[in-house]
Amino acid sequence: MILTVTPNPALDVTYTLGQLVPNSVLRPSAVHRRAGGKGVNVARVLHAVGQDTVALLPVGTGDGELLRAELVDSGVPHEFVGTGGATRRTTTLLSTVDDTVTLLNEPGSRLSEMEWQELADAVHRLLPSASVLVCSGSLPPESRTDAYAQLIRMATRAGVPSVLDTSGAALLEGVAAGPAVVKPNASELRECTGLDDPLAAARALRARGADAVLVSLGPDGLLACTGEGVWRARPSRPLRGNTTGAGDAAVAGIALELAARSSWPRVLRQAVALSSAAVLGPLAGDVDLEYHRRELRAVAVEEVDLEDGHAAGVNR
Ligand SMILES: O=P(O)(O)OC[C@@]1(O)O[C@H](CO)[C@@H](O)[C@@H]1O
Repeated sequence: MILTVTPNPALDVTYTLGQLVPNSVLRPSAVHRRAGGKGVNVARVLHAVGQDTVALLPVGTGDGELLRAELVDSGVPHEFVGTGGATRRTTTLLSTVDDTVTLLNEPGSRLSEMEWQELADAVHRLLPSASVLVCSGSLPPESRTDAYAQLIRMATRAGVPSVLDTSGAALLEGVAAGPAVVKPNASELRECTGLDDPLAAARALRARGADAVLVSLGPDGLLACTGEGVWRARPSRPLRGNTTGAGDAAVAGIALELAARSSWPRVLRQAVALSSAAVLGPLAGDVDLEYHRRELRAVAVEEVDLEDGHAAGVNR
């Protein structure tokens, strides 16, 4: 089972609009509400591809009630930790005219010491049945920035590799705990290392403790900096759609292949194929399974020879 932890989940509300015009009244043509937060999306994708998973998340009042009901209905295996604060809402504005995606992410409610402890206890209890731990998303306000680091260390002690997808101080402290993989996007990587070049920045994060750094480069795919080499993976073609949750689908692919102890080219191929299939899914956490099946064979992976900058196609 792959365990995902989402300390700051959200009710994800997606509005489909025409043109996004400031200073105007916008009337969406469709509204969808579902349980969200990065780790919840990861579990949704894993469940869709038939992988055993458990989404672990604290849920509170307010929008938390809708989140609970939707997640139960979805059939995605989950475990809730009840909290006193209100669960936040994240809003996606999806323009069908120019395919822009605008996100409005509320900060969420702080977790008390006791609530953090309950979450950590649940991770501890579930780890013996887990093959991979995924720690995803922002932390609630006023959290200790080493919150993910503590969970990663707990997983390492249990012999379970971790994947970390977060930003800022939580990312830097998490990296120091030695996760198997961190998956920042290019701007998160730039923000936490101060380096513009993704490869130099990925190497800097490896030097801080991560075993491997997989950088998501949006429509350009993924760059992997690992102890065994450096790889680039590109989707077979550009896609139009909803990019919200594409990074989470990439994390699902990474966790899936980490659990199977696959080679890095296979990890990258899976991550890019799921991420592309997520762009074609209408909502964050959805994947177009038929496209995923075809794209898995079509993703281009090349190893980057750091000596002479030569990139060679590989088929492992
Ligand atoms: O505010 P965070 O925790 O960084 O991100 C939350 C979020 O925007 O990420 C997902 C897309 O990756 C959305 O479903 C979700 O609401």
